[in-house]
Amino acid sequence: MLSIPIALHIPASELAALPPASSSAPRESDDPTPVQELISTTLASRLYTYVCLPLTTPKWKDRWSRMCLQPPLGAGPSTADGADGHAPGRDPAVEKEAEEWRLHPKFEREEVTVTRLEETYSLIGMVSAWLELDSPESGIRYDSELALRQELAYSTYLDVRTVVLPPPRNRANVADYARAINAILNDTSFGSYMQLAVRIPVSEVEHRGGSPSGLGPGRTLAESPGIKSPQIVVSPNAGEEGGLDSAWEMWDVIRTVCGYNSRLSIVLDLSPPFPLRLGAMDRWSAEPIRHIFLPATSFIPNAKGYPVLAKANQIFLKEVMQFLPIFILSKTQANLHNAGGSKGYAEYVRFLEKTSTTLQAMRTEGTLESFASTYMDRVQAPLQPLMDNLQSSTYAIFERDPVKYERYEEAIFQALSARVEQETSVICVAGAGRGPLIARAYKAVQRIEGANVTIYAIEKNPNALVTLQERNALEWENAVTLFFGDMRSVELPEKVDILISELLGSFGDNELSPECLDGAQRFLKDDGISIPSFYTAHVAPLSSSKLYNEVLHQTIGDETKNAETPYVVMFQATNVLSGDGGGVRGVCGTTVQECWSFEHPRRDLFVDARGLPFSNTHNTRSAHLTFHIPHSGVLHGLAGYFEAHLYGDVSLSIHPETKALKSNNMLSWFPFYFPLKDPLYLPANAELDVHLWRMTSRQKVWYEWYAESFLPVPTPSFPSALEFITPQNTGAPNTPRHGSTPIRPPRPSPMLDASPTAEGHPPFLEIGGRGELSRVKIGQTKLHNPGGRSSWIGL
Ligand SMILES: C[S@@+](CC[C@H](N)C(=O)[O-])C[C@H]1O[C@@H](n2cnc3c(N)ncnc32)[C@H](O)[C@@H]1O
Repeated sequence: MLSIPIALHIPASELAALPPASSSAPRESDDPTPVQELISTTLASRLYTYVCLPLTTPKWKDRWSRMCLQPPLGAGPSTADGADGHAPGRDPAVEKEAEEWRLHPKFEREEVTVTRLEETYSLIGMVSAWLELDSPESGIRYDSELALRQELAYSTYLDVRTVVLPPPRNRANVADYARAINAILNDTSFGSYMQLAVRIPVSEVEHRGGSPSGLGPGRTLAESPGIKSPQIVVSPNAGEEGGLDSAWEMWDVIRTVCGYNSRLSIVLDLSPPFPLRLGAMDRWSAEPIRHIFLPATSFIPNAKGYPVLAKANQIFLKEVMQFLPIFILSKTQANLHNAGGSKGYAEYVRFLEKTSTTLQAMRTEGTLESFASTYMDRVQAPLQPLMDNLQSSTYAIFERDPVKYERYEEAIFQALSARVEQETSVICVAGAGRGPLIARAYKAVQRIEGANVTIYAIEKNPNALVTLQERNALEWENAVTLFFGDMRSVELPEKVDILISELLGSFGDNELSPECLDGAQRFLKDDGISIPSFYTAHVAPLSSSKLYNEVLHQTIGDETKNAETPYVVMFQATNVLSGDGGGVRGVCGTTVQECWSFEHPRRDLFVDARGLPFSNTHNTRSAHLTFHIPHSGVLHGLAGYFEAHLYGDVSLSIHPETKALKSNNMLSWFPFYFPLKDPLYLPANAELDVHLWRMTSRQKVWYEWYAESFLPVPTPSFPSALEFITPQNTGAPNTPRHGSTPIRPPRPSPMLDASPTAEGHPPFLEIGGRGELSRVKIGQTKLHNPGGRSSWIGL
């Protein structure tokens, strides 16, 4: 059982207190260095699996600052007045030194904390936190990037596997930061294994102008936030979610510019103060958090003085523990709490681990979480049981479900009980597989005294039929009459009272249950019952960089094909972006919304002489749904779910809001996932219109999907119709000619910005909704899978 790894962060001040390797008593070259000894003692305590150290010492910061933070051109009194070709105010000797460094960047021995391969085992290296890759000053950005590359080249030399990058701080220049990181990720001289973890502080943000580190005209790093709670600079007129959104937005820019590179992850810095807004932390669970930075200052004392975390943080951390992030504990030696000592923080993390219900469920045999733990966020092609013949091992996985078959037995029991007046009942299991529903039908029969039942079973998989024959002989005394073939063409000797099937997919209809049952309903008597009788498909907008990456980086298929294929996925690092409450205009639906439904049997079908439907057009469907997006986020796809009514009060559900009530712990279906080829950014309070179609031809069924985003805006006051100018009087605006029909200005493009155009057209607005609010379109996706070109299900 894997436990949560914990790293101890050793700050520069503690490292500085160690005796320098070169100054201690004569040493053998293979004697452990002080740093090595510190790492060994830390790991020997068994509280920690890793040690997190700054890669450089203050000496490097001093040299870099001296070389790279010289006064800008023209500042201050000249030491050299420029006559010698040097910029006034700059020391030519330092300038030369800086230029030499730029040409050949390298460290001196005392500027780095680690020097040996042996020291880097179990090491997480922290890049100099004072580097400003997003400084407003291009010179500082350039020299910071050079210094970063120098640190990473040195880390590559020493085989450091994970480095923590300095936090981005300046929203306006974060694209510069992102470009620099992307260049490194694509530079093979840094190897292809090193993980780059961007430190992102979640703390509420201060709004202030100027340079984030205070690198004013003097360009010093004196106010540099360094390793202490980095703060983000956002413009004072940032959106209503302000700094919180900025932290996430900066991350969004970085990972987007870096093409969702899988070597890029987040160190979520939980330094105080914490975001107070409800749901503020949810979005992080859809991001690649590999580390949590947790300083002792984030802890509060409990009644006995031991360090504990506030409730909201506990809840968040217990939830993200399912991703097994490395906790980096910092300032544990600072004696900030009266009890617990320096170990108290690691012990508290272990306590959270033990009380994390999500993590414990993953570790408990028989739960959905433990069953699914190896499938988390892995996209899989949905089964096609109609087109393909399933393997025995696939059936065996279905049959491990403790809930599905119990629910079916209960539904069959209730249906048979409703027929107690009848002398006999005829049951048909259509698509019997290896026979678990037949076995449950027998169990239901046994629960009803004196029940007299005939059972037929149909299966088109010739291999599964062998298992059915064997079970029939060994378990059911050959009482089941087996039919080999497709239920749409097989003939039964008589009509049946109950038609039982389980042809459902994660989206309800995606394994072609509607089409198969339309073909089988001719077996049913006029008052016959279908189990299931009804099912519905549901969707919700989903954010998950992990899934986006999974779809993008599949080894087979081209990008378009992969992005136009729905998958089944056990969601883990995902976040549903929608919220309840109708949104700003009060017109949006709920968090998860129903697309469509199917009912069986369908008595209104137009059928041929054999009872088969003439065409399949009655099984096409379309949905147009509007979602409210309360917090900004990136849409990567749509989550799909189903609910099925079996009979009486028995249902199955994988809908997140009803599954616990209807079929808790059911394992058979992971949710459905419709990916998007390109992510769609959604600002806070956006409305998302999702269009989904179920299409059909003679040979196949497929889905197409598309989404548009809008932002609610106040309705502008349009001029009244009579005030519109006609072609005849364009020279004299606002004076329509009597008798001529006023001509409306051409309808502007839906993609126009909200501000009036150069021609003075008002922006395109959809009028309606509550009060004076309309909406302006801000984005759209491609139409995915037109004509079923990339994915379809064969009929
Ligand atoms: C999802 S499996 C369920 C199997 C079994 N009833 C269970 O619950 O474990 C669906 C089964 O229906 C069979 N099937 C699908 N379409 C069929 C059709 N049109 N006619 C006959 N069998 C079909 C498949 O071969 C497969 O065995």
